[in-house]
Amino acid sequence: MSECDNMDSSAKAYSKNIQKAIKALQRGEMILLFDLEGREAETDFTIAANAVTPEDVRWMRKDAGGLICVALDSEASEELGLPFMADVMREATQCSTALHKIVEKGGDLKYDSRSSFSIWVNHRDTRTGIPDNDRALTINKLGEIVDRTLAGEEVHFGSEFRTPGHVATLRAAKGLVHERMGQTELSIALAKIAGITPVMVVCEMLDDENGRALEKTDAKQYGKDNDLVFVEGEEVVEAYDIWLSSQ
Ligand SMILES: CC(=O)[C@@H](O)COP(=O)(O)O
Ligand SMILES: [Mg+2]
Ligand SMILES: [Mg+2]
Repeated sequence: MSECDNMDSSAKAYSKNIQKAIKALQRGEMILLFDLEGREAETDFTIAANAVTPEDVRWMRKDAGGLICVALDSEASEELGLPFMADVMREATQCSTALHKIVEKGGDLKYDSRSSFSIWVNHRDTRTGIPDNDRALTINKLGEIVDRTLAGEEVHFGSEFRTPGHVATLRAAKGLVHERMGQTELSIALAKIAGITPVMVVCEMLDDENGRALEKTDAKQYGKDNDLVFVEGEEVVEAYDIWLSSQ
């Protein structure tokens, strides 16, 4: 019996590739997640925040090379009071005109209507915040506090985390992949389908030769060479709609 055979009946409606990606995420393993041609056209290392180890942080910074970010679903972000960074900066322009010219505004991004960045944090138990073990701790604690929040516990984000810090948080759109098709929303959609905590780590793959985003073909080859599932945004949206209709 293949691994995919023991998924529940609704899950069997997913493509084999999505089923493999879901199983990998449920096992706490890394997958590769491409957004969309015509958007960023980037492939991100993607893994559940609760599963991240210092070795995964090292792997992302050495083999992916992009920004190690933590995507949180909209409901949890709201509960924790995580703002969009662009909103924070806009408010800050009330007392600093200099920021007025810097803060992101409509049309600034060539690939989307807005970024998904929230605040950059460190867990208070970290020392400097950047070593692999510090970032893994901050990432794990972000998963943990969301678990507690979604379980109905009253939590105080500021008593456990401080900003600024070395882990960028990303706030998923309320409408998830029907509103925005970044790795922020795509990774959270995969978490919901997989039934795991909707807190996901994403890190872009960069090309060591030219410093640009790694070509999709090269990212796919890396996946083959390292036995990692490679999924694309369009197949995630298709699976998410199947999942949503079964809720
Ligand atoms: C890690 C990223 O790519 C960052 O831009 C957030 O992802 P996205 O904008 O694709 O949701
Ligand atoms: Mg990006
Ligand atoms: Mg992205």
